[in-house]
Amino acid sequence: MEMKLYKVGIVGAGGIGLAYAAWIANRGHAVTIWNGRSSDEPSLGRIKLQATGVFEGSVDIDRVTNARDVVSEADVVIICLPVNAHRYAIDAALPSLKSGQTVIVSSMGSLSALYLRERARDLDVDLVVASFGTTALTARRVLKDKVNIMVRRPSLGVSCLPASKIEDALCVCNTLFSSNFVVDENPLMSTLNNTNAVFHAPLAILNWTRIERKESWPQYHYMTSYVSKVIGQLDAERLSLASAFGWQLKTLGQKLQQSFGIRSEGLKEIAEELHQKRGGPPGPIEVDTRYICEDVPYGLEFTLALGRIANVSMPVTRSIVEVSGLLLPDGFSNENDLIEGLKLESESMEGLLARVAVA
Ligand SMILES: NC(=O)C1=CN([C@@H]2O[C@H](COP(=O)(O)OP(=O)(O)OC[C@H]3O[C@@H](n4cnc5c(N)ncnc54)[C@H](OP(=O)(O)O)[C@@H]3O)[C@@H](O)[C@H]2O)C=CC1
Ligand SMILES: CC(C)(CO)C(=O)C(=O)O
Repeated sequence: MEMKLYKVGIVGAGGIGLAYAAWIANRGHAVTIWNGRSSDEPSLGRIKLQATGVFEGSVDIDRVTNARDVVSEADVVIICLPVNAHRYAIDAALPSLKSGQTVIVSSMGSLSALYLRERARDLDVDLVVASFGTTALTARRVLKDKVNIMVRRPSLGVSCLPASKIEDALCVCNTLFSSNFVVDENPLMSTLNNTNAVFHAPLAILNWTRIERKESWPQYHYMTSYVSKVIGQLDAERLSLASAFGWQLKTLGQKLQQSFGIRSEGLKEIAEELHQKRGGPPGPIEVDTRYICEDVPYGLEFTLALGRIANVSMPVTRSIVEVSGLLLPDGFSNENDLIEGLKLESESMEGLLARVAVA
């Protein structure tokens, strides 16, 4: 049987946006990409995108400069932005989205998928919104038209809004990525399965002077024994929050083992094996790194908001949020515009579970 070919609009042109563009275009789909920041500049037209690493080759994709041009002709839209940019891009795309389109959010945090689905419903637009708690590939942008794809994850979780459309969502995801997708019950579970914040925020804070001095530091080598101890405590709070919602989720260690084929047990040992096997990726060297500007407000601050709803105390998470607040560069805040957008301040546990369980 012939594979269905889609028109795919990718929002975000960093490591993940470019990696997905290369991967998907190489499978024969037509790809248009927008970096998620609106501009009055005309479209940049067709470019050759070069990929190295897990997939080596060059593909043709179209670069556009606004939300309308990436979304309006697409069968499938994939959001590949840091979560701090999700609300802006979603609001910009909403007037151009149409019923029947599938939107994949990768990776999804702070329930941005629920925000998208609910705002679209307000406009009578019926979307299928699939959420990954992580990414199908890991990657770093080298240049605007060059990406290094580091790893293809063998397996990852996906949830769907509405839940009844999960088979359709799986069909689209398999056609684009052919990964092994495991179904998450709903996007709240996908949000809690996103472990980036519990691992990135302490790693960045506890290596902050390396970041400020722009040192070259392979991140897993600097996930030392004491840093791993803090990360483990933060992860334990994520897991107890998830269990208050009724889920026994995988630990960060289990997820790293699964994604990167690691055999060691214990976070420090896992980091050591990752460093030996991969040497990288390098830790961030910009003070506006997404390891803080994304992961603290949209990862940790969001789990504190969920902790209030579920009545779970999260002292380690709170401490890390407070220290990060002292470090955040000018122009960034640890306010999360999705907490307000989703009206979570006045939400109850039953109310939230009903919203994410919509069939
Ligand atoms: N890279 C990886 O291996 C992994 C990434 N993820 C997650 O995937 C998502 C995308 O990551 P990645 O592609 O690596 O990120 P990058 O930092 O490489 O790229 C971010 C992209 O978003 C655009 N953007 C638009 N608005 C903003 C804004 N306000 N702040 C920052 N960037 C903005 C950038 O625009 P411009 O082109 O103008 O810079 C760029 O195109 C993130 O949520 C990340 O946590 C998760 C697991 C692995
Ligand atoms: C690739 C990896 C695992 C590095 O921390 C990641 O999650 C990211 O870049 O967001």
